[in-house]
Amino acid sequence: MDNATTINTKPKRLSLTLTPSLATTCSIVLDLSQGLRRKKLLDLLGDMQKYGRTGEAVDVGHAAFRACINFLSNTFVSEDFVESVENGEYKDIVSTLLKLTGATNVVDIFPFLKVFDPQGLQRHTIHYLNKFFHNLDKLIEKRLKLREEGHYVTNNDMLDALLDISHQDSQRMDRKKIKHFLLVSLFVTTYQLCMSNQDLLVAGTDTTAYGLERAMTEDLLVAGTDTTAYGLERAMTEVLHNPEVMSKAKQELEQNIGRGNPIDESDVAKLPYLQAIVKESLRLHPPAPLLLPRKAKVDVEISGYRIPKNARVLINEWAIGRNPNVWDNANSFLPERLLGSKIDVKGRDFQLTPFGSGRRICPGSPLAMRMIHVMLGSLLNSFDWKLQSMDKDQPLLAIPLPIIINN
Ligand code: HEM
Repeated sequence: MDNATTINTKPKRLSLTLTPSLATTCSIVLDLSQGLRRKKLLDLLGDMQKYGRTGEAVDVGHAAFRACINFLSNTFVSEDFVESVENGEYKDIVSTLLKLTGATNVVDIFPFLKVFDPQGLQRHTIHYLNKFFHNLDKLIEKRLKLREEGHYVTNNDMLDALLDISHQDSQRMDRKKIKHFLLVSLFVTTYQLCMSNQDLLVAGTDTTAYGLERAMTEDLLVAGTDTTAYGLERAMTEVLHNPEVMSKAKQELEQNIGRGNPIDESDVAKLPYLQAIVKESLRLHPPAPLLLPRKAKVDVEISGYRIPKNARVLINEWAIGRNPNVWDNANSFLPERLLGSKIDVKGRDFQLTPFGSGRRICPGSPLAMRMIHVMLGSLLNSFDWKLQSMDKDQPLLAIPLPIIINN
């Protein structure tokens, strides 16, 4: 411990940024697939209109979750996954895999038993992973067949992008890599339908570790659908409970987009107040409150605390976001504090890192931010909302009332 590395925690901003070309490439790829997400946004607004007509309250979190699955599954493979997740075999595969990865495994305590696999966890996991891969194979086959037809028009989804890379360099992107890529991407979109938050915590804290399964569980913990849906639901809850914020947001939307119109991903840049709402909500309600666990590679000293090699380190993002030494009125929802501020959620400002920071920063954050802004902005701009209950800690139930447009 005497040779512990000392880390200077003074700088608040990392100077490291994405190279423009990588950031630009990312943004172009997302731009190409935005039409797929737009269709899903219109479906979401159509569903809300039905509720509005009957005066029935919507469980906003659930609606957001279904929308996020379809946003993501369309971005990846141009298919709606809600139906197959809620009724079909896919749900069975995903839920079984999640239970298996979350189960307590005696092998973690007695590693010498690994070869015997006493609870059959490894056997079962491999069986279900194979089932999942089989389904992906069918999906890829179907797409390849379509692509062989002379008049195929690209879907601009992730599967097409991966097949294009594979076409140019089949070693760099072979079928196996494509399937693993889609496994993580698709799997993360569905886990919440199959497990309660309680189960997810168990999955995260237990130590069922078999290479791939471990990696998947860690990805699953914070990735994909639930995080984005939770981010949206909390932001909606805050806005609905703060009429002044609601009115400013609606005013900004009306001036820039026109009352009643859904917003496009390209509109977000024109909506600084909406952006401030989203950041402020992520500060108070980070969907991954402890980020992902880290492990110290060497003995290290940070701010006078000694962290021994191999110690597991958790970062309490929730507490950082509410630290009164960093934020005035830390527990209040005040989007104005971030309006015009340079503080962003890209991992460079350590007082606000809901997507983490550094090498393992959330790779889905650009997509997640697009989805949250577009859904939140469109829901606020298309309806007037009536709260069903004043309890902020309960799931958000609210009635979307049709708005009156004066020409
Ligand atoms: C509001 C939405 C989201 C939030 C708040 C969020 C947050 C996070 C956080 C905190 C991490 C760990 C980073 C770290 O510890 O430094 C993470 C990792 C990850 N996220 Fe997200 N995420 C969101 C949406 C998404 C989406 C939409 C996807 C996929 C499309 C995604 C895919 C992943 C993956 C694959 C990892 C693991 C990365 C790695 O271990 O290298 N996330 N996310």
